Amino acid sequence: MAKEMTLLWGSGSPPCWRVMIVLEEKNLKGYNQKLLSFEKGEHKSSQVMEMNPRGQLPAFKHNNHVLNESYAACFYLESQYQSQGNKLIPECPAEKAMMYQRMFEANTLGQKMADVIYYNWKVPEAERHDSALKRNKEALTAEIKLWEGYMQKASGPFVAGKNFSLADVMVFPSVAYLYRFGFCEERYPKLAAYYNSLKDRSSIKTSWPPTWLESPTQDLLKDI
Ligand SMILES: N[C@@H](CCC(=O)N[C@@H](CS)C(=O)NCC(=O)O)C(=O)O
Repeated sequence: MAKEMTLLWGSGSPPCWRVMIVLEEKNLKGYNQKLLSFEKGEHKSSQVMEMNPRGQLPAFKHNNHVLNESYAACFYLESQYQSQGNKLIPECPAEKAMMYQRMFEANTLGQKMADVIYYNWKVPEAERHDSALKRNKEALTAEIKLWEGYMQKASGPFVAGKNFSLADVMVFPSVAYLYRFGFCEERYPKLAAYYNSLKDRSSIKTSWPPTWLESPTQDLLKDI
């Protein structure tokens, strides 16, 4: 039982989902957790700010160790619980190198996705330009084509090859986010196959964003 761990999280947030997937993969059950609402501004509550002065989720704590960066929390859990649950860093040097490469590239995918999905939310109305949104969409399309190519060339069903690894932990939530916003399965068949093969994996299904189960998908990315 992982009673000495606390996770403050928000539904649908890829960084939060990563930590939850690792907790499941490492068989760390029974941790303290609190689902907070971004809509209600609960990520700026004093409980979060004490752990993460940026007022962002996830905020994760193990004993007195605070890890409020999703990558940091995931690496920490993997290294602390190496022999528990599934091993998330491959032994094979080629696969390990691919894992590190792709997991950090996942940040770029996440950023380009956010530049489109949150454009209206981030940019004040008077400063918005159709041309800027179009440019962001083109940049996202180029990025997704890159990932479709990666999955085509991958040496196995997972991002880094034959084994589920930290690369999948970082990439899958962003890929799922694309589908949540209406991404077209037919246009990117390799990404669709990846998404469909992983969405029922136990660690992923168990931690599926609860708000996604209650509301329909949106079509913001249907043309990407
Ligand atoms: N670097 C952080 C990013 C976390 C992050 O961007 N969280 C978003 C939700 S996906 C958030 O809390 N946004 C609220 C805000 O920035 O005010 C990580 O990977 O853990």
